[in-house]
Amino acid sequence: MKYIDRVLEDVKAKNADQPEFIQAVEEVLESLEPVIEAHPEYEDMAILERLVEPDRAIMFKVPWQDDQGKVHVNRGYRVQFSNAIGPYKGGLRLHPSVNLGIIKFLGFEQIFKNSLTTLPIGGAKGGSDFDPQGKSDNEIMRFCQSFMTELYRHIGPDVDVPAGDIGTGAREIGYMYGQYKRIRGAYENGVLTGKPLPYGGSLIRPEATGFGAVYYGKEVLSHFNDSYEGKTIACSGYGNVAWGVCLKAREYGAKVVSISGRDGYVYDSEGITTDEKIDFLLQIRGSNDVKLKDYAEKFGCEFHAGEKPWGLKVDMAFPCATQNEIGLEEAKQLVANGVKYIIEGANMPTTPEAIAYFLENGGTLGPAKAANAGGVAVSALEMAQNSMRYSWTAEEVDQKLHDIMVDIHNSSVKAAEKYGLGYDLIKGANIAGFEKVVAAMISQGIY
Ligand SMILES: NC(=O)C1=CN([C@@H]2O[C@H](COP(=O)(O)OP(=O)(O)OC[C@H]3O[C@@H](n4cnc5c(N)ncnc54)[C@H](OP(=O)(O)O)[C@@H]3O)[C@@H](O)[C@H]2O)C=CC1
Ligand SMILES: O=C(O)CCC(=O)C(=O)O
Repeated sequence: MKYIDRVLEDVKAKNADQPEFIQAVEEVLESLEPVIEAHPEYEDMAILERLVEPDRAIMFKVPWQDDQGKVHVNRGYRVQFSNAIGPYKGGLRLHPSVNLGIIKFLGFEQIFKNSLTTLPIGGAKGGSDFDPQGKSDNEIMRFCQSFMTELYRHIGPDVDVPAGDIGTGAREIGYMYGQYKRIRGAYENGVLTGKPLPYGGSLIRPEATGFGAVYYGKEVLSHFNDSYEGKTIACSGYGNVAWGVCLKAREYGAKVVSISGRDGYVYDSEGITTDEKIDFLLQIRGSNDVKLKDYAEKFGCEFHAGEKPWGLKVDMAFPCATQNEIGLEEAKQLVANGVKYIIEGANMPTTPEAIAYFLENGGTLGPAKAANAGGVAVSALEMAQNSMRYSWTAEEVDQKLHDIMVDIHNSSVKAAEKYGLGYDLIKGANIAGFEKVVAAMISQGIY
C-alpha cells in the first residue's frame, strides 16, 4: 500500500468518530502525492504520521454560573498541533456544535495556513461547546473567566497564542485576557490576539480576514484578466468575516447581496453597500436580540427562513459562516447560475464532492487555508507589535496584509507549477504550506 494511503487508513481507524478531521486530512494528504513521490525519505522519517497527530489535545471542564445562580458545565478544548515554525497559534470557537473532531480539523488546517502567511506561527485551535447566543454579558464574562482558569497553564506569548473564531470576538478575548493577567500576575499581552485596541490590539485585525479574502480574490480574478468591478457576491454568515468582505468588496466596486445565519438568509438586491447596512451587521453580531430578519425589515429586502444563499444568481460566492455549508446540491446551483469563483472565508466550507463538481464544471476555488489566512496573519502582526511595544498605523498593517495575501496566492501557484499541476490553488496551498513545516521539522530532529 502507498505511504499516503496507509497513513490515511490509520487516521480513519483511529479517529472514526471525527468526520471533519478525516475530511481535512484526506484533502491535504491527497494534494501531497507528488511531493511524497519526490521525497521517498519522508516515509522513513514518518513525516505524515507526525503531522496528523497533534502534539497534545487538552480537554477540560468549564463550570460557570448563570444570572439565576444555576451552575452549568461546558467542555473546553485546546489542541496544539505543531510548533515547528513558531508558537502554537489559532482561534477559539464558542459554538454548541464544538467537539474534539471539529477542533482537530481546525487545528490541522491551521498548521498549513499559518505556514503560508510566511510569519513564524505554529498550528493550534481551541474552543468550547458553550453557546454565547442568548447569554447576558455577565454570563459570557463568567464563562470566559472559568475557561481561562484552566487554559492559562497551557498558553503564553512564546508557547501558544489563542485568538477569536466563531462566537469569540474582542469582548470574549478581553474577558479571557483579564483573567489570564489576574492569575499570572504579569502583563504579557502577547498571549492572546484580537484584543481591543487600548491594551495591545492591532488596527485592522477585526477587518483582516474579510479584507484578506477579498485581496486574495483579486489575485485570482487578475489571473483570469478579470476584476471585481460590477460583480455581485453571495456571502454567507453575518459575522466578523462577512462584515470585512462587505467593506472591502464595496471599495473594489463589487456588491455583496446576501448574508446568512443558522436561521436563514437575507437577499438585498441593492447590495450591502451603505455604511448604515454594513454597520448593522456589527449590531446583529454584538447583540442578543437583533436578528437577520430585522435587517430585512429595516432595509426592505427578502428574508428566506431556513435557506442558504447559494441559489442566487451572482458572479462570486464567499462562504463565510461554517464548515460544509456548500454541498453537492449547492455546488450544482452555483454552476447552474454561472458562478465562476468560490473564495472560502470560512474554514472548510465546501465539501469534497462540491469542490470536485465545481472544478469539473470550470469553476475556480480559493481554499480557506489560503483565502482566509489574513486573520491569523494580522494576529501574527499583533504579536510582533506587542513584542516591540509599538503600534503600526492602519495603513501600515493593511499594506502588510495585502502583500501577504498576494504572496500566499503566488506561492501557492508556484508550488503547484513546480509539480506540474497547473493553476491548482488547492493543491498549491497545501504543498506550499507543507514544504516549510517539513523543512523545519527535519532540521529540528525527531521529537
Ligand atoms: N474571525 C477570524 O479571524 C477568522 C474566522 N475564520 C472562519 O470564518 C468563519 C466565520 O467566523 P467569524 O465571522 O469569525 O464568526 P462570527 O461568530 O463572527 O460569525 C459566525 C457566522 O457564521 C454563522 N454560523 C455559525 N455556525 C453556523 C451554522 N452551523 N449554520 C449556519 N450559520 C452558522 C453565524 O450565524 P448564527 O449566529 O446565526 O449561527 C454567523 O453569521 C468560521 O468558519 C471561522 O472559522 C477563518 C479565519 C479567521
Ligand atoms: O487569529 C488567529 O490566531 C486565529 C484565526 C483563526 O482562527 C483562523 O485562521 O481560523
